[in-house]
Amino acid sequence: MTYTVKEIFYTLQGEGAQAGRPAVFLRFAGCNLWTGREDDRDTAQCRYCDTDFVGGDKFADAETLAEAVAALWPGGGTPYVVCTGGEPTLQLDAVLVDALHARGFQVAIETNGTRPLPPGLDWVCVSPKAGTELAVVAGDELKLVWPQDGADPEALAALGFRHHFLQPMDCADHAAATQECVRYCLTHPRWRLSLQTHKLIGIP
Ligand SMILES: C[S@@+](CC[C@H](N)C(=O)[O-])C[C@H]1O[C@@H](n2cnc3c(N)ncnc32)[C@H](O)[C@@H]1O
Ligand SMILES: Nc1nc2[nH]cc(C(=O)O)c2c(=O)[nH]1
Ligand code: SF4
Ligand SMILES: [Mg+2]
Repeated sequence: MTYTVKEIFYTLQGEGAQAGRPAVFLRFAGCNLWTGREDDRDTAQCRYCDTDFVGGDKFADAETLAEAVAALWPGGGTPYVVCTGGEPTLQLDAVLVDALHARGFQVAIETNGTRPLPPGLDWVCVSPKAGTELAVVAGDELKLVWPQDGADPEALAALGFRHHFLQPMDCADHAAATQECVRYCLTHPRWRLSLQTHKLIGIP
């Protein structure tokens, strides 16, 4: 199948339990919770997105796309690719996961959790959005952007995730959001703080 990809870049994973790990980011175009148009933001199901996922380039098949990902790995270590977007579950399929595995990659996903996952993923990060229904109720990490009206951290903590992170919402009052996360983690110590470290140090 054809894949529409916004961008592919090599950087450090900035967030969650794998923060600091070198990774190729494969950012798919499109999302099921927002068009990506600023005009639609206030009526979208997800309204706080920090990412441009509109447009991008087409890749004719999984082999071509996996080659483009592999070309960015410098050699050594365990190759790691983070599939994100936009919402990667709209496009990422078993054929592409297999093509990435065939090139030695561990395959991670960043997803809003509203759609089923392809088989074979090595790391699953779900970031739930208030008001949506989760199709993915277990995985490696749950990363809740906080504070988020309508989201219930304790209900989410009862699901089958190994790690639980609160990530301050990047918004007009980022400092207040960060303090809210700190306060919540201190009073509910199952949760840990995830900072978007790439933004702090100015890398992609
Ligand atoms: C851009 S999303 C793409 C993947 C997927 N659609 C999702 O929402 O998980 C990547 C990560 O950034 C987080 N994120 C998006 N906007 C954010 C914001 N304004 N502040 C903090 N984290 C944000 C998401 O919750 C998700 O964990
Ligand atoms: N460095 C870096 N780490 C990230 N972790 C999740 C990201 C995403 O946009 O999905 C992201 C990103 O955009 N950059
Ligand atoms: S679900 Fe993810 S990609 Fe879609 S609008 Fe929300 S944060 Fe952005
Ligand atoms: Mg990002």
